[in-house]
Amino acid sequence: MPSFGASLATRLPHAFWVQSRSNNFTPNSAGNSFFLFFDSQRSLGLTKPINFSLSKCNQTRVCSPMEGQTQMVVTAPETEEYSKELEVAVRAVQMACLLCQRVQENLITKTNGQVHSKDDNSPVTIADWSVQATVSWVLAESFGSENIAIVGEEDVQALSKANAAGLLEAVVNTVNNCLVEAPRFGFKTPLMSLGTLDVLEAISRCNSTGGPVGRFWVLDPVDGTLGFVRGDQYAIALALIEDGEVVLGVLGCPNYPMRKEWLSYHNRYHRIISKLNPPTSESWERGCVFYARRGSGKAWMQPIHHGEKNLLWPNNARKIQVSSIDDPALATFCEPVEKANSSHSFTAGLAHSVGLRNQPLRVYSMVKYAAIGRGHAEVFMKFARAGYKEKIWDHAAGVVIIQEAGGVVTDAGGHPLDFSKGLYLEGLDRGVIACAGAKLHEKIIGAVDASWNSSSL
Ligand SMILES: Nc1ncnc2c1ncn2[C@@H]1O[C@H](COP(=O)(O)OS(=O)(=O)O)[C@@H](OP(=O)(O)O)[C@H]1O
Ligand SMILES: [Mg+2]
Ligand SMILES: [Mg+2]
Ligand SMILES: [Mg+2]
Repeated sequence: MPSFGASLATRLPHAFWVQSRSNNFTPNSAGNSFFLFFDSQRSLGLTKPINFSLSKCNQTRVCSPMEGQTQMVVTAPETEEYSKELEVAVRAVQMACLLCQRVQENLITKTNGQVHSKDDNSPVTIADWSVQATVSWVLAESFGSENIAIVGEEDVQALSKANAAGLLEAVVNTVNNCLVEAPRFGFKTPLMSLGTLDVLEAISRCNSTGGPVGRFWVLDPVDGTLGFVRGDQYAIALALIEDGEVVLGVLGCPNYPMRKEWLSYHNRYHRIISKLNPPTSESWERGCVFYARRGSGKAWMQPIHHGEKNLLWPNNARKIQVSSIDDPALATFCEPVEKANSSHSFTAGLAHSVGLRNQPLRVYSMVKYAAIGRGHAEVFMKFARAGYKEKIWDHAAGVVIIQEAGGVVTDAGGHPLDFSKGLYLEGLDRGVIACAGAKLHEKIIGAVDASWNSSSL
């Protein structure tokens, strides 16, 4: 009981429905109602009780406050915290995976004209906007648009240009084709097909700027867009942040291979897989959704599915765990494919100095985080060029998945990543280091300090 009480005290404002005791109160059927006794008088709007005792409420036991105590009835939720949010997020990401698979097939088999450049020259496709619109629409339908805030990577600037009518039409069609199948993923289909304005609104709704207070979703509709357009790895990343902490993370990885070795078929992956394994309805061949809820000590993977009933959340999910390898000589590290996104020479020096002998596993997107959580690699390092600010949507979902799978994620100074400062990981010390275990992590952090000053970063 004390541990429940202790965690209750900090979680009370969000997780529990609190009411003053009324005469006709009856405990709920799950029996998870509690009397909370405070040592001193506090108002109903109390936030963090300091001293209290807790006793379980049931039909046979009558609890009374002692002198000087205030009594309240607390009804614990019948299900775990964030369970509805997690369920909706996993289903939404499953649906987005299907959308992306179709667009990627199309991209690879058809000729160019479907990849666009943003102002910073980074690529964006129909899939990026369509996933953002679809996930945003589904979250709004599930929780009410007035109750949600979303930080999303994409905006509508390029789609709103006079010469972008064709592009916008393609996005609207892609979104509607996906939402037609919403019931298979446990969502309602819109009463009418979404129009241009609905889609633009859904994309624009993801304009929250995050911050330290309250709850917001973080969405990277296609992470690793470069991998996506090259027929390679990419991820759909959705996380929920509350009061600056990532409380749940979902990573859809439609090309995640069943066999670890295939993670390294960089660029040729799609061709190899389609030759070796013509697509079948048995979805373990490739594609998983990874997810975790903070503090649960568990992380999961579920095969990508197309809405088959027996595979709906949480069916068919398997627990994942980080690798137990702690000897650098046996460990594999992964990093971004593009040198422009992370210094390959610096990580090569680090790897050498800690005794990592295996070739780096260069993989696009947050699939790298998934690979650590899944136990397919032991270390992930990213050292962007000086001045580049890491965005929260490139990390949030991955961090909680690795942590709950038993791993460690920090910046190069050993500090946790700070998701409370807006769109960027402000104050990030040099780079991101994720490891399967504390021993590897310690070695790498130490090696960064030893080689940083002589590096050109
Ligand atoms: N210059 C620079 N440095 C560091 N990071 C950058 C940089 N430019 C972009 N980005 C962000 O990196 C995201 C892709 O990261 P990856 O690890 O997938 O990189 S790579 O494609 O494998 O090289 C990529 O995410 P997506 O845009 O969602 O693909 C960007 O947010
Ligand atoms: Mg991008
Ligand atoms: Mg990204
Ligand atoms: Mg992206």
